[in-house]
Amino acid sequence: MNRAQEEAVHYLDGPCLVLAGAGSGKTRVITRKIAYLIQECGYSARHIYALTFTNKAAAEMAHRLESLLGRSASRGLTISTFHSLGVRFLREEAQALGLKRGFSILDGQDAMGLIQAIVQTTDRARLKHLQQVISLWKNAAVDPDQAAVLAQKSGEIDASRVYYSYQATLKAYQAVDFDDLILLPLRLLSENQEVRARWQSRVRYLLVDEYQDTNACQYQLLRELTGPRSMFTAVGDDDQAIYGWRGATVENLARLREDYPDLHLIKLEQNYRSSQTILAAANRVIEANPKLFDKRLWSEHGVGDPITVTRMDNDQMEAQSVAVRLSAARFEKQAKWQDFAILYRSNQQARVIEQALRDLRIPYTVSGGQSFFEKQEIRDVLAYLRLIANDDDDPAFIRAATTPRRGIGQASLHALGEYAGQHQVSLMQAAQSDSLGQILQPKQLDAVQGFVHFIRIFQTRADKPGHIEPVDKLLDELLANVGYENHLFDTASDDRSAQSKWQNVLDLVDWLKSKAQERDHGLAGLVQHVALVTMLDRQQDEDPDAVKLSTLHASKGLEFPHVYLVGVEEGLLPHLGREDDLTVDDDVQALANRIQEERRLMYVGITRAQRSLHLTWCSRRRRARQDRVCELSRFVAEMGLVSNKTVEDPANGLSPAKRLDMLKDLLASKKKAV
Ligand SMILES: Nc1ncnc2c1ncn2[C@@H]1O[C@H](COP(=O)(O)OP(=O)(O)OP(=O)(O)O)[C@@H](O)[C@H]1O
Ligand SMILES: [Mg+2]
Repeated sequence: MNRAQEEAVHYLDGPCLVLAGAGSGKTRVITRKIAYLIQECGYSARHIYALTFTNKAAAEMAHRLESLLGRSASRGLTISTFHSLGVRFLREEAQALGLKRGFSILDGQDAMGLIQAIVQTTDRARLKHLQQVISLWKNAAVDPDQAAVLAQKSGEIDASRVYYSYQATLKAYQAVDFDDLILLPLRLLSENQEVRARWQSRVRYLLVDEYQDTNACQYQLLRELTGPRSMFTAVGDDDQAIYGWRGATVENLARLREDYPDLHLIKLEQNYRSSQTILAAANRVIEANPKLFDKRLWSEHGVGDPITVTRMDNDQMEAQSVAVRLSAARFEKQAKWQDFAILYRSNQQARVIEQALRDLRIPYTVSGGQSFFEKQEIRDVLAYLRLIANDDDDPAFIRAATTPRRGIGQASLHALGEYAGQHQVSLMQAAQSDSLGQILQPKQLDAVQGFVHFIRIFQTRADKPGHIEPVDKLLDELLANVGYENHLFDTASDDRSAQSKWQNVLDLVDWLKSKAQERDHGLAGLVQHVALVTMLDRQQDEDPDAVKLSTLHASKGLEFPHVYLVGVEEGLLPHLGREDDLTVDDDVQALANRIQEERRLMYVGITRAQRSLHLTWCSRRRRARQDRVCELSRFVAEMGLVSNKTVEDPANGLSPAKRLDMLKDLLASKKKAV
């Protein structure tokens, strides 16, 4: 630890903010401070709460602390994301909030479906816009009534009405969305003196990593949890704020200073991660953004490898070339696969890269891709579990009742829905009504009652105490009784795709079982946990020696000896003009803000690299079903590289087959040379 880091670790006289650039040891300060609190200051682990940006980062930090402190001393520590902490809070305080403990957590897709049901439109852009507006309101702690007052333009008034129905529906479903995981705890803490006192005496010290990406609600939550004692340390870097589009606001940094006049500000200036060359390029890029806080960053590392910029003909070629170069570099540097990362701006770029890596049998893991949990088959199985945990979860009811088909069709659902609406009950309750015979045909009635009976059996079993064994057995029996495997083979286009879907389901079950054991929570807790595993946490498999493929967003906080940043083109990085993303409100200022956020993303990307950084771009790329001519990203010029030139990939212009031959020759010659 250097002096500034020591200071940050030891400072306990009040709130503390560590504001520093990438790779300066902020995350390390958090880990060390937790150890210091426990080992030297007599804090008990259960009074320390650390908040990280992803569940994966939390797991890593917990792991590191376990090796620093030993198992028993670190037991009871809370290291989690804001959202996971929110779930835990809601479970414990469910009663005070009028929620059942098995409440459902709706993900983005469910929430979108709900909005769609309210506004009755299939216009995706409109739905997305509504969802975004509602989410921004919720992140700013604005409730539907307040939104109605605030709304001025006709679009906003419309959205505030939808927001109102949306909240009412969530309540009826005994469900919460992601934003509620922060908003509801916040409400309860600020309104309920008893709850507040209890939590404030629990949270004796709070630490927050990646503070620059918290939103207004999360900031308020920090305030409520720490209370007047305000014992917390937040670390962050305003130049790495990349979630503005999700309502995160860098202003929280400025607010912290206003709200806590005694805030102790510490700056870290030494970078321990990157070579001089990489650091210099990163500093130059970020200089083009307006500065909120003055920061300098220097490194004792050597000059290191020069940064390369290579032009490729197209994205396929880019993928192949990067794959080959990366293998060659691994030989040359005697490195491991895990020393390499390929980073990109948008998820769609991953597919060709994966293909190229597979062709060369290079092991890789993907993070930040389409979530495993968004796959149809996974959502199907989870719908059953959700319904068993919470039978007011109507979206889960509809999905489970109709997958596989069991004679409950649109007509039955419609009748049930009408009954449920009239009597203000959930679909599951409607399905158990005595008067069902009057609204359904005998055959429909049989099907509905059979389904209800089926779910009830599992509900009774899941509710028994001593959960671990039951969850295990329950899952196997549930799948067998549902006949899900047969369903997949009956409905999939071919056996291979059915097989791969079934494998996904089996993976899910294994994963659920391991989680159930790890956390010792029953079905309800398990299902809630699943909902929290977000895109950013996903790891395709656990092979530790593998090349890491990641979006720039998901690469935050990580570091790799060698980084390939692909698709460094105008339009892609900076990412602009995704058609369905543009709203009428887009004006010059909004555009400028967007470029600045993209520049921070570029800064995040560059600063992941420790020893070498390679940028590639394509002169043509297929995007949005069109073959487009591309230009080199403005960010490359800003990096001010010594040889400010793009190198041509030698394989440019060749046919795909010749190209691959040539690249393979290149690889072979490197191997020979070593
Ligand atoms: N005092 C130190 N001595 C040696 N290595 C250090 C020191 N402080 C930090 N490091 C190392 O520097 C690297 C970057 O540290 P860390 O990840 O904590 O930085 P960070 O500020 O959190 O970066 P980011 O902004 O990207 O999240 C890590 O490998 C860490 O172990
Ligand atoms: Mg960090």
